[in-house]
Amino acid sequence: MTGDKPKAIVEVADAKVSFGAVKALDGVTLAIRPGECVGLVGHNGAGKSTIVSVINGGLTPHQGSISADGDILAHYGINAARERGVRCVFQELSLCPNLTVVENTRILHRHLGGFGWRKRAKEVIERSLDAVFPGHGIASDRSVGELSIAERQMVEIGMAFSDAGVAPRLVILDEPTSSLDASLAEQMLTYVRHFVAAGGSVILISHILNEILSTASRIVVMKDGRIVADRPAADWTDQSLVEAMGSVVKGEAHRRATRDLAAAPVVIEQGGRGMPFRAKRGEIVGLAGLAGHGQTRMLMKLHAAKTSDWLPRRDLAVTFVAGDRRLNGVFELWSILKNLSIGSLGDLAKRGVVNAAAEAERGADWKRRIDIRTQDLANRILSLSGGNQQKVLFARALSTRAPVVLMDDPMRGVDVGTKQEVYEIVRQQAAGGRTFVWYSTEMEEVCLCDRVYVFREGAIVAELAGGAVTEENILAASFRGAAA
Ligand SMILES: Nc1ncnc2c1ncn2[C@@H]1O[C@H](COP(=O)(O)OP(=O)(O)OP(=O)(O)O)[C@@H](O)[C@H]1O
Repeated sequence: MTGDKPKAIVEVADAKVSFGAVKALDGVTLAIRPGECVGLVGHNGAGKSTIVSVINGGLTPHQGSISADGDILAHYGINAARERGVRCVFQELSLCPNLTVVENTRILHRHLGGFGWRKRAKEVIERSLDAVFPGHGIASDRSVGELSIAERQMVEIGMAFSDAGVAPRLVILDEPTSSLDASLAEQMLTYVRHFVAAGGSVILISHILNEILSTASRIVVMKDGRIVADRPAADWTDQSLVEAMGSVVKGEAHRRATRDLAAAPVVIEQGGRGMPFRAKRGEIVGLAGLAGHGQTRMLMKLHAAKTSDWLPRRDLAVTFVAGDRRLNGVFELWSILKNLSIGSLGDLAKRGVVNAAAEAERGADWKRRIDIRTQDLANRILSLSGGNQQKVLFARALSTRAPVVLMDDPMRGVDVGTKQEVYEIVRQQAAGGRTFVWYSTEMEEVCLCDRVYVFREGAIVAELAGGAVTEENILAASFRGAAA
């Protein structure tokens, strides 16, 4: 401990963790002190989730030491961490879906048992949700499985900041806003700033660099299992962060040049409440609005309308990138390659037998194009970091020949460098005549679309095209139900 700095809540020294030949942590030293928000950034697979698992007590490093409040600990695990007020919101949501929000709260807070626990648990979680997400509208007696992915993420965050005897001191948020729209994300970040100003500590992991720059007091950059930079937030800019992460800074203007699609045929349409939905050949159509206002439902309707034939088609009419990767995306017991090729077996098989060489070649091609970080595509999909799993789901959809690609907030957890690559692939494929219907909770992505439908309470309430696709217009329509 140096000088008059307060003692670290948790300090990890020279931690090393390997998974087989992969060095997930290669000698990481990190101390988190009271009253600071540490922003943790790095490419997909850099080791961010691994270091927070060590701090959270979920993973014991193969080498290195852990101290808490100044004492080196011989034994440190999840229970010891919890007793010290260390909490973690994981990237993959971890609540029990068949239990209610109140029952999940009871599981988290062991001390809440005994007569009248339901009432106490309800008070605990409602107090916290009201503080972090004022006006959230989530009834605590609902089953978690019935909640949207955004609501589940809100409950996880509310849970982490809740106090049922042991107050939270260090809250680790691993991509907490990946399913939240901009206004919910801002509510959470505002709460984080208050929490830190009152002496609490937060580790914030996000690939949305603005969130890190606006909220963190210190920013730590990881690359290939090591910390490569650790400086006060004020010393960083968007550009210097991207460079430190090892990505190439691309110029502005990701927006596509306006193209005349007037003569292009409509390839997919759907009626419903509000305006009808329509998308043309080669068009990138965005679905915007506050999270959970009917965008995913629209994607499912579009998918059902194009796949309801009695006989399976050889040529897919539509493909889908699922939003909730653990629930609808990955086949957990399969390899990375099988997860990727399952979408295009028709193209890879001859007389019902898959051509293994063609399959391997396709896998290698996508591994290179979007930098899927693995030593072997035969490894299980769950050996990949969250962002790399997401890349596989992308490759699965984009490598098909389906003329329409439906995407349910597909960039969750994907790093800045890869996002630029994917934007470029989407642009090229759209120019070649492919149609994209893209729901995104990130404004930057919505603004890449040719045309955008804004959703509110299950209905399309506004349509914006070309230069009118701006953050201002989308927000105005999301809140008031009409374009500005
Ligand atoms: N259970 C596991 N088995 C094998 N390898 C693993 C396992 N968990 C993590 N790894 C590997 O360790 C490395 C670090 O992964 P980690 O999840 O910490 O990355 P990350 O920085 O959090 O990435 P992301 O931004 O995608 O979440 C990756 O190469 C990953 O493939």
